[in-house]
Amino acid sequence: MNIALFGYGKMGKMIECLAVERGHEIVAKIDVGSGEIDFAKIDVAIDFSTPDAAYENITSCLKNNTPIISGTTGWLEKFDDVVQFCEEKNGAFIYASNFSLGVNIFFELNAHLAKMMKNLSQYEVSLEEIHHTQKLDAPSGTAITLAEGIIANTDYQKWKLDESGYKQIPITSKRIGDTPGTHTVEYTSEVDSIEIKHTAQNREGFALGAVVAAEWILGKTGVFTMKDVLNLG
Ligand SMILES: NC(=O)C1=CN([C@@H]2O[C@H](COP(=O)(O)OP(=O)(O)OC[C@H]3O[C@@H](n4cnc5c(N)ncnc54)[C@H](O)[C@@H]3O)[C@@H](O)[C@H]2O)C=CC1
Ligand SMILES: O=C(O)C1=N[C@H](C(=O)O)C[C@H](O)C1
Repeated sequence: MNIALFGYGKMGKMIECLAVERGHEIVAKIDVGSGEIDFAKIDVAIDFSTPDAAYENITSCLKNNTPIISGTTGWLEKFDDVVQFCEEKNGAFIYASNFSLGVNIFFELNAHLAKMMKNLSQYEVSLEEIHHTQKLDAPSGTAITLAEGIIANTDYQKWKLDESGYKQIPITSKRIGDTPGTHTVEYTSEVDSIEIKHTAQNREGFALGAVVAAEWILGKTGVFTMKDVLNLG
């Protein structure tokens, strides 16, 4: 499969290694200042760029009938526009705030735990995410997906960075060294606490998930999630 990388930073480079190991060819590495893109030779594009660049990258792929996998976080205010555009173009698109198998299992656990906690008003939930100091967005996309999973299954109505409130999930973001990504969901009462936690040891799981998603989407049209790709739940 011929893959184009939009964003050739930490993730782009890791994806290149894994994609080549799996027998794919990287036919374009598009980063700041890259020239014209020859879409004719691209089977699938993978975007791990920046919050400012993702929308343009994704829509340019869809305009050129190129299936696009995006893991870039921090641009979700335009997500619904992308979905509509993909449908208009009969294109193929997957966004995931986190492509790793482990985090996608963690999302399922989070939803299941939230359902059990729904009527236990003595517990209050909070989220914490820790990432490397180069990360541009906060809270992380994964923390937002976790908060949305709790909101969908409880009476909580919204999340907020660093702030508790009525029916509101507080998210704490920490930036420490080169931390690849650690997410904790905690329910606390006066007598105890329940905690679930996912720790990425490196970026390989994210990269592998993105390549698996690229392999999966080939020949399909529509807007999909990692739940579709991994056949979870
Ligand atoms: N969904 C997931 O599983 C994961 C998502 N991410 C997200 O992916 C994104 C990238 O992460 P990293 O590779 O760690 O960041 P990075 O900063 O190492 O790389 C981003 C690259 O995008 C480039 N870029 C900037 N503007 C561009 C444009 N217009 N077109 C193409 N490239 C452009 C930058 O020059 C840089 O090389 C972030 O939003 C991060 O949160 C990161 C890891 C996993
Ligand atoms: O920027 C990162 O590095 C990561 N970003 C994603 C997020 O915002 O959740 C996924 C992962 O945690 C690494």
